[in-house]
Amino acid sequence: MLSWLWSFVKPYRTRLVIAAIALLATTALTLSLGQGVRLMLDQGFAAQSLDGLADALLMFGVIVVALSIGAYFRFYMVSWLGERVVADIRKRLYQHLLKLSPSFFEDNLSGEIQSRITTDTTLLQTVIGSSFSFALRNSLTFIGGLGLMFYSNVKLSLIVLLVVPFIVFPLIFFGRKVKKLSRESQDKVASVGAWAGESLQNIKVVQAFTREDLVSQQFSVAAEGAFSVALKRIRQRALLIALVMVLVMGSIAGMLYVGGSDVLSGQLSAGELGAFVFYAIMVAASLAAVTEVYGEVQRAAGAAERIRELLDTEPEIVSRADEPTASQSSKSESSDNLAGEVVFDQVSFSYPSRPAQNAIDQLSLSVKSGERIALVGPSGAGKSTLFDLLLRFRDPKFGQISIDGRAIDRLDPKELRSYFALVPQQPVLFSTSVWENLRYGRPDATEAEVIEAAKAAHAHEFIMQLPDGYQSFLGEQGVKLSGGQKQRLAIARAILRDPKILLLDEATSALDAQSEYLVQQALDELMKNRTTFIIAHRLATVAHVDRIAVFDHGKLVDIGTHQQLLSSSPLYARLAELQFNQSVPSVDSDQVLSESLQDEVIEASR
Ligand SMILES: Nc1ncnc2c1ncn2[C@@H]1O[C@H](COP(=O)(O)OP(=O)(O)OP(=O)(O)O)[C@@H](O)[C@H]1O
Repeated sequence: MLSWLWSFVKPYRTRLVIAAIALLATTALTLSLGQGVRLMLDQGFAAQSLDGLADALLMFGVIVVALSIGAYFRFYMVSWLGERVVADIRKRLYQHLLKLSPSFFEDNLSGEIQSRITTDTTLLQTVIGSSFSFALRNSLTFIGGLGLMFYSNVKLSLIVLLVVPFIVFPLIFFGRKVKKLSRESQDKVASVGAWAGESLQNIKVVQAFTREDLVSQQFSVAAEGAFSVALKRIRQRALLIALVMVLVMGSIAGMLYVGGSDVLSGQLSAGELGAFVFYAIMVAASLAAVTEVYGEVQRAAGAAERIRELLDTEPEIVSRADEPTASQSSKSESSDNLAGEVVFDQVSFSYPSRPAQNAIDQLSLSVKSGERIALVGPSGAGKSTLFDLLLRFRDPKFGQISIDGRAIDRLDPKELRSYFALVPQQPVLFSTSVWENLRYGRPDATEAEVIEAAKAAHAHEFIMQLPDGYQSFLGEQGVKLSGGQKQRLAIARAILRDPKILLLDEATSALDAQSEYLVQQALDELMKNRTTFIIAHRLATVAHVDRIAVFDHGKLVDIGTHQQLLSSSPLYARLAELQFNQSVPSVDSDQVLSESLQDEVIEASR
């Protein structure tokens, strides 16, 4: 764990050295105050000399000034290091998360991941930026103080030291327990956060189904769970602190008795005993301080473990470009030269949570450059999964997908994705202006290009009516848009990206008939000379494409033009009949609608 943390601290070695020097200097100065105490007692009080007292106090003052200068540097440097290292860890963590495949985020609640970026790193910051230096300073004081104690009086030192084993062993024992409990309590706290996040994000559904009481009760259970684990940890720590206190104070009392007797019998000067008591108090206080932060350091170790776990998660999707290839060139190609020919060769895929069921089953399909191909079929047939495979959010279990003859798993995922523009079913807008949202796919687009794209997507008009036009703020805290407006922005974003391959997932489903007609025209223009995959439930929107691929239960069951399929594909004909209400020769029109067919009608007319 320490070597892991060291890798983050290493770049700031110089500051660490300055902090260490300041730390050593302040510790030495603090301990030398003991000599001030001795001088004050022996040369001032015992010698009854005012000059002696003044000299001793002057020395005391000089030490204190030097000490405060050292403390300034120590505090500044150490806090700086804490903040700096945590900012670096946060950045590294976030960069790493961005590389992980979407399936990771399906398996892990986003609230829990967020808690690692915020809560766990904050804990680390407290430890690196204060507790660690505090513990180190106190450990040095302990060691230095102990040395000086022995130097000034061996007999009294041994009395004090008698209690040390009684402190150290419980410290180690409790420390382990505290570490385990804090990890448990942090896990609980993270899941409480995740719980709250999910319900609050979907507050409309919670309220519409009037489930507030249930959600609130479930949250209470989670919060109480976190509390009871925290309580166990606190009990352990409280016990530890009390134990140490009793032992330390007891040994000081014993030492004072023996030392006081020596002073009374003249074996020891009052100053020597004073200095010894000063060191003993320093030693005891520093030991107590170390035990107090030890628990905190253990908590941070738990946090660091959680962060490290996340950083060690390997992205599932990696480029295999460096592996030797049989026939394909893995040479990087600019997307300008890309033709956009896509071939699926015996591709099968199943989701890890359902390994037995192939979401895509032995798919072989060749899509020519510039071809428009529609993917239709009942809900759950595997259409969206196909998009995920194309964009390499997931990798096929068997078979291969290639673009212009190059297997996509041999491309850098970033390069591969740069060939595509996706218009998703649920358009996503970020908390920024319309400008930035449209430029998302092409940050260097000029103003004129953005406006042109917005016009082509029939979005310009409504954008101009927003409070601040293109400057209007969208997303979470911004202007709310209708489903159709969001969809037009998503289309404008895709137009601006100017991709080689276009993926439209129900891109016009939220538009009214008038806008759909206009946007369809814009899309027709956009689709020219681009390979386009269109997922559509409403067959009317894809009747004119080059080919329609009909999917059912992950299998490609039929392929052809609308007219061809009407006569050759029973499934397509059935869907068409339901939607266009036209009589289809190959289907028995008296056929009673089965229950599953009724489901399809509902899905198909979504
Ligand atoms: N993340 C996932 N984990 C497990 N199974 C999944 C996951 N996503 C989809 N599936 C399953 O894979 C199958 C194909 O789903 P997919 O979303 O590709 O269908 P679709 O044809 O796009 O459906 P729709 O038209 O309703 O969007 C379905 O049986 C679905 O339940």
